[in-house]
Amino acid sequence: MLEQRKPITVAEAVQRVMLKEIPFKSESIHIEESLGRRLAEDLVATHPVPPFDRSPYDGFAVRSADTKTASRENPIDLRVTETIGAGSVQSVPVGEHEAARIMTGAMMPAECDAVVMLELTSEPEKGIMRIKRAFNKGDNISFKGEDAKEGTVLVQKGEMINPGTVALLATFGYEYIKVASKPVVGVLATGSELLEVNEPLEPGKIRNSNALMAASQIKRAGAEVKMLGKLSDDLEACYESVKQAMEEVDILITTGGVSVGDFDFLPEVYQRLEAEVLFNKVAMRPGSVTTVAHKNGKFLFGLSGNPSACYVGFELFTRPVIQRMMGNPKPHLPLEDAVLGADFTKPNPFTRFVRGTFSIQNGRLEASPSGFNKSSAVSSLAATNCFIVLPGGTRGFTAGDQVKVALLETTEGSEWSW
Ligand SMILES: Nc1nc2c(c(=O)[nH]1)N[C@H]1C(S)=C(S)[C@@H](COP(=O)(O)OP(=O)(O)OC[C@H]3O[C@@H](n4cnc5c(N)ncnc54)[C@H](O)[C@@H]3O)O[C@H]1N2
Ligand code: MOO
Ligand SMILES: [Mg+2]
Repeated sequence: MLEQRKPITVAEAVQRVMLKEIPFKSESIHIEESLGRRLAEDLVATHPVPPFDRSPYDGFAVRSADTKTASRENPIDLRVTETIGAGSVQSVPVGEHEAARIMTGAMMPAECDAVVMLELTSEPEKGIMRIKRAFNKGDNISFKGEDAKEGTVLVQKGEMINPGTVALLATFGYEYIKVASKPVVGVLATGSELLEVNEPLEPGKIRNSNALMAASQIKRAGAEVKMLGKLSDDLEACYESVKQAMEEVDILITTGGVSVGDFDFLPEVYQRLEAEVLFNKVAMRPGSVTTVAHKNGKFLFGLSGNPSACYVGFELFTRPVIQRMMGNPKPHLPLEDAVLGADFTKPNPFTRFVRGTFSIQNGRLEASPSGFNKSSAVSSLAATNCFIVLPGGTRGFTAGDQVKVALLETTEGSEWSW
């Protein structure tokens, strides 16, 4: 008797996945390897920035009191004690009616409380600088701690390291940083019809595109890939390979063999493994047969064999687990408002994730289907940078309709989208 699968909503399915305990591991890496990784601890200012009062200009450090009476008619002359370049410190005190020549970034002499730009001075004779206006205490000083105070959390744990974060890490002397470990995601393609990329076509066969596609999605999501090859539709081989793979990876993705065909063996593999099946039918298109199972704290993502369904299943269910394993507090695809750029007339009772291309038109998002939009489609995936999310129902959609789009190529995520 054929088992009847009961579809659940996308929200319910994603929630079942995310409610499982998702492990988090961290490791220490060199700063030069840190771009794109996620911080495993808060980045705290370990000292004030700048660490000392410094000059923002090339000019002269003065004692403001000495300049009080200066004017165009009554210029004031100060004796120059020395030149302080960036990286050097004063070697002599600056006394009354004296100034130190100072360069941008150099530490202020202790006795001075203002800086005069070089352009506002003249040199009536060697060793003397002349100014024609008064300066106040604090004029033109980059104060210690004005950029960042010691102890401030500047970047929170879970944030992705960008070039600005790298600058901060370097500023505070973090040569090694604790970041989230990248989960290792295994990819196993099933299907007796599958050929390797370098094999010529034969009748009834197709090349295995899902495995390398999924591997690229894994990398885009920031994780590590372990290619586990492909299997023909053979229950024993599938069972043994999945069982073995689970020892070697943090997450396992299989593609194909999750529907109700005579050679769709994944449901039986999960049964034999005594894995908990979180769901095996989702009210969405494509990817309705996406099956997620859980065993010994590890996820098994049974993605559909159909390329578009496989692609969508990964982005909706696998990606957020990877993101969460790397500490991202916003693990889901960000959902934005957009205007539909072309008709999509075919109604469907399930929520559709139409592979789409969005662009920004006059400041608002416009999204159109990226091509052939069946579950089996591969040709539309290259132009896909979003999913156009069309709620299930009896009507189609027409150009100009307000829709939601889930963005695929941004590092910005969302706490919850569904
Ligand atoms: N009677 C029913 N038939 C089907 C149902 C159903 O509910 N009742 N669901 C359909 C839906 S929806 C989908 S999606 C597919 C899912 O099939 P499987 O996940 O079991 O995948 P396969 O049967 O192995 O393959 C489906 C399709 O994809 C091609 N494929 C498989 N692997 C790859 C790969 N690595 N690279 C490229 N293409 C691949 C395969 O050749 C098939 O054409 O089932 C429907 N049927
Ligand atoms: O599982 Mo499906 O819904 O055609 O992709
Ligand atoms: Mg099948």
